[in-house]
Amino acid sequence: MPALTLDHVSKIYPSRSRGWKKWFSNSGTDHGFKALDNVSLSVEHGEFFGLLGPNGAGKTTLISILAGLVRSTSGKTEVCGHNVVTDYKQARRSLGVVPQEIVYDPFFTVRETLRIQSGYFGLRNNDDWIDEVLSNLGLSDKADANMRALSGGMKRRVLVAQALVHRPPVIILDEPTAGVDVDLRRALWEFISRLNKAGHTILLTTHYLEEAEALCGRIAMLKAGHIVALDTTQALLARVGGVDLEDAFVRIMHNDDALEFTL
Ligand SMILES: Nc1ncnc2c1ncn2[C@@H]1O[C@H](COP(=O)(O)OP(=O)(O)OP(=O)(O)O)[C@@H](O)[C@H]1O
Repeated sequence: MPALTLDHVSKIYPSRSRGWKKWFSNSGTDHGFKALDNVSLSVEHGEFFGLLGPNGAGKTTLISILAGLVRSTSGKTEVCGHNVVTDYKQARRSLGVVPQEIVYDPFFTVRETLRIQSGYFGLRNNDDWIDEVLSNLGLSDKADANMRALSGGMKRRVLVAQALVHRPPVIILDEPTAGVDVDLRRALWEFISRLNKAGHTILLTTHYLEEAEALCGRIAMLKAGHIVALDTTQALLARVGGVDLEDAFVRIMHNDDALEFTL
């Protein structure tokens, strides 16, 4: 049973005032905006998997469906064999999500934030693990600092810690290094790589393609809600003559037919 499964998943957001890319039927009826179109994908346990695509491609939508925050319009989604709709609790338990946006409660300290997060999963007295996570993320000396007193990069580290408090087998990181300095970026990747080596499945979205090239064993590229490439990083690189992933990405996104990026 794969760690993550999407089986013919589509998502149509109800349209508001958006003037473009609305989905109209033959009768001209406005059916909303199709953010994901018939996406099928599975990620095996222990993989370090990259989900790439330009702004608006549907990456966050896909992650939100996996996390149970957005419901797909059609198709089936599972986390470690648990259906994200019918078996939501187990699916959610199997997943740690590091969101793109920094959201936090300014009234709590770092440790309190992590204890509260543990409580959502029914966990108590897990301070040993919290200390280990804090130490690995270079946050030990900030454990009793108030969240609002942290720098942006440190808040981002806390988001990572929050995703890990319940020791999920699958970790999803939605652009975790946006606006993060070089030191933290390195520390973060070292830690995430260690978690991956310890058996955690990682799904990463990033716009830093050199990061994806260095870390991900397999990559899916999304464009306007469609998967336009799905292969090992090595195979994707080989298709552009071993040049870097950025080159492969640009050529795939600009639909260079000569390269025949068939799935
Ligand atoms: N709640 C919503 N209602 C309507 N449209 C939405 C909603 N959320 C996302 N969309 C649209 O769906 C498309 C996909 O958005 P999504 O956030 O999934 O893209 P993304 O690949 O994560 O982009 P980015 O790299 O900029 O984070 C976009 O066109 C976006 O405007």
